[in-house]
Amino acid sequence: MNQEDLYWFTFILVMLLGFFTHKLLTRHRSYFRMLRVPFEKPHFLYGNLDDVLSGKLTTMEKIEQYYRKFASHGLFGFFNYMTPALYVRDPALIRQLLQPNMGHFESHGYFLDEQKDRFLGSQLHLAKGAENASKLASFLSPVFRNPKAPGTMDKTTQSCCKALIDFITSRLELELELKAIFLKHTLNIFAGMAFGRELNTFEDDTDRFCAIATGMAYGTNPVQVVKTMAFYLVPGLMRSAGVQFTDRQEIDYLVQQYQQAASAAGGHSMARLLSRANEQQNASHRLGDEQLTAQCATFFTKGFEPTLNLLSFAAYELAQNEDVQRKLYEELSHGGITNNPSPPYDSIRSLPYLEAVVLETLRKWPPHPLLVRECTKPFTIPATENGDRASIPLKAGDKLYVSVWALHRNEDYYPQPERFDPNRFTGKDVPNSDTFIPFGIGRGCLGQEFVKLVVKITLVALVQRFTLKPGERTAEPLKLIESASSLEARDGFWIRLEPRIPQRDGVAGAMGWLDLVRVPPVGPEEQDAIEDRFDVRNTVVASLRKNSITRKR
Ligand code: HEM
Repeated sequence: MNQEDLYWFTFILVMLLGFFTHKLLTRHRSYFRMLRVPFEKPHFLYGNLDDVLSGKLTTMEKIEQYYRKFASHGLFGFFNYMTPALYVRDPALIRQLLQPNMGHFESHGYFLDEQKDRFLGSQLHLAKGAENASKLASFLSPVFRNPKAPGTMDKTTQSCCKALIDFITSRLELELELKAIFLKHTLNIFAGMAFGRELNTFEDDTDRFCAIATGMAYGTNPVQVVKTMAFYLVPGLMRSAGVQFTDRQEIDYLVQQYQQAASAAGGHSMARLLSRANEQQNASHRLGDEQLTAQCATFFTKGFEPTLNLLSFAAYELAQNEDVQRKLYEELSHGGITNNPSPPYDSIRSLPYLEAVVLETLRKWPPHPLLVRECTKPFTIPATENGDRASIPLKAGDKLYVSVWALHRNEDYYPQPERFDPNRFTGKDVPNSDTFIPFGIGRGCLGQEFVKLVVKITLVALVQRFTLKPGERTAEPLKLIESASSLEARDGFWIRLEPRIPQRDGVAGAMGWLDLVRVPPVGPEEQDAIEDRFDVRNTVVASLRKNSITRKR
């Protein structure tokens, strides 16, 4: 080959290499064009994530922009780096796809297989096979959704609230970051509800159970982090090597905890409820102790963080919205709840304004802002009648995404979506179940009754004793930071809690808590009476502080 031939050969080789590399890097770009789904031209490497990578928006906020941009379409395409993601934006289409056709979308898109990872793979939200998921769901649903189940865990939640209140009253002089405090509180409650453990992490968080449970909730264990990466990069290899996510010794420890709770006579834990339900199953369908333990562990892997977030956002909104807090306190006073230091759950469960506060928090700050559904059986999304969109054939493994965040902040359904207004959920025009989906759609969340129990009892315990107020460090408005699956407040949830003033005359009972700060002064006599009561308030605060000093020592 002479020099000129060599030159041409090299030139053609470089051109061909360039051509195929370009094709490889841009082949995803034609994906939505072929489906005739609207999308915005992506950058060839970082897709549609420009504002996210520059730190201007979180992915959730970027998707919300697209929900507005493609307002007249049922679906749109988004490029997550080089991966195309199909978002369903029309509420009616979301319901049509995910409810009657739920059997085609059984999986949440995880890569676990219970044959290879028996512990995590047998948790409902992680179960890969559609058949396993439906079998498990039909065993779990009656236990988790039994309306009486939360009531049996009332006492556990109440005693954890006592520990929370003790902790807060020992720090009244400080502005508090509530998420850090709620983290301990939620851990205490979930340990009790799931495994019957009586933890007080405010006093001691060195128990082995705490480390395992928070590791499960956050996946912070470094070995797990490496395993997760390996599962993403080489899933086939990891599966065929039989690598388990959870450490064997940790599983054995949890199984022991499960067995103790399940056999505790008179115990009120999920372990006990599940073990009883399992005994009533046909022998061939019974689950083993390890599988039952995995269901209790679901409280941590699936419920811990969203519940913690819901509590934190609810407390933040109450502090920011004095009128809402006042109305809630009035509801509690009228129902006689403020007289009882530990009102039973049945007495607060159906309070309409308390319910509305919880629902409005779920709307504005949905703890699960994104739903992911993986197609488990081929399915064709029908074409639009006006021919705008052709039918879209989905094969097993394809995913659909729904932004709960964007739906809940759509002005067409929620005027002034930034406003925290529980009245949206009172009266006749409450949002319909197509546009309000904090707990998902189709089979939906199994833990919603437990979430409401925890959040309602905790909010009542706080509001009946304290006035929640913004402090110097409270962020307004709240800024979020990028997080893989949930909502993270960049500057935390700083709040001041001022004790409400106990009533002296005993009219409202021994435990009457009255917010005297808001009693309007009318005449000199009343003024004297009020000042007198302020003295009482100061005495209470002083005594609480004294206690805190004693406790610190
Ligand atoms: C504020 C707290 C919570 C929120 C907002 C929430 C929300 C959700 C959502 C959106 C889904 C997905 C449903 C779908 O894809 O359609 C889900 C599934 C699930 N949640 Fe929750 N959840 C919460 C707490 C809990 C708790 C405490 C548990 C405890 C048992 C739990 C158990 C589950 C389970 C087992 C699933 C999977 C259901 C299935 O695959 O059929 N969740 N949750």
